[in-house]
Amino acid sequence: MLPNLKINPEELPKRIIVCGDPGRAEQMAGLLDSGHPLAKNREYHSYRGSWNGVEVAIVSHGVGSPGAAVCFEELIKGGAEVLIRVGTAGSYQKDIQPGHLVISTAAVRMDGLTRQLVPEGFPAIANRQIVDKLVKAASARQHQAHEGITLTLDVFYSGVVPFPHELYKQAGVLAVEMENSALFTIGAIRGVKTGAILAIDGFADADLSNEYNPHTDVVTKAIEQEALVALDALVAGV
Ligand SMILES: O=P(O)(O)O[C@H]1O[C@H](CO)[C@@H](O)[C@H]1O
Ligand SMILES: O=c1cc[nH]c(=O)[nH]1
Repeated sequence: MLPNLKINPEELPKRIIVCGDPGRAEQMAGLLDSGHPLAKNREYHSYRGSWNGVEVAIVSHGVGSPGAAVCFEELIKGGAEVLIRVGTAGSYQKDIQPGHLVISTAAVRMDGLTRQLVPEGFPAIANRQIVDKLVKAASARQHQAHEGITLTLDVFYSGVVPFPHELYKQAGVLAVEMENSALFTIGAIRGVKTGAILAIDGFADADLSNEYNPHTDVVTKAIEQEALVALDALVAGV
């Protein structure tokens, strides 16, 4: 039994969608053929079913890299070979608007977790084949998806230290979220293929304590779109 996920590894498919929100995991499980719960413990809610005839799982990892890393590590221990994150993110660029999709090619490691896993200069990069599959799947469904570098932070609501937004906007980073660097780093050091697609839910430099609202129609629609794209990519070529 995987101790934090409470999944029996024998029941775990090798291809898995991960997402922060347990509610989103349940919603995506509803898309699967014969989708059914596998386990529920802490923020980790797991489902299994099939997509285009291939067995897949959907597992929520909660908010933030440390808790998500526990999820990714246990899934890998349980035999996972491909992990694709279906998340949300705040945009850094004017032309990337709420409701748009972003496919992350790499993540700036501004999280604390990966500093305790790998040396400073180690890059957090998505698997090239998974990025290609996500791009192709988005295009096949006729969704425009922006492709590029995202930033992973630990902080959602700012404290007294300013956010690094301006610097990374200038550097061309597309969007900010809170788990991609953990996913890509753990994938690289454990030899597992990882990727991520994100629905933009606002602009990162908005005052999140007043303006954050990921429950709009445009964001809901983008999450539905990215879920289908990620499922298609997860089983492409199998
Ligand atoms: O929508 P999810 O997958 O949770 O992703 C984003 O949303 C959460 C913050 O609201 C963080 O987990 C961030 O990475
Ligand atoms: O971390 C996140 C996730 C969604 N939207 C944001 O602005 N930040």
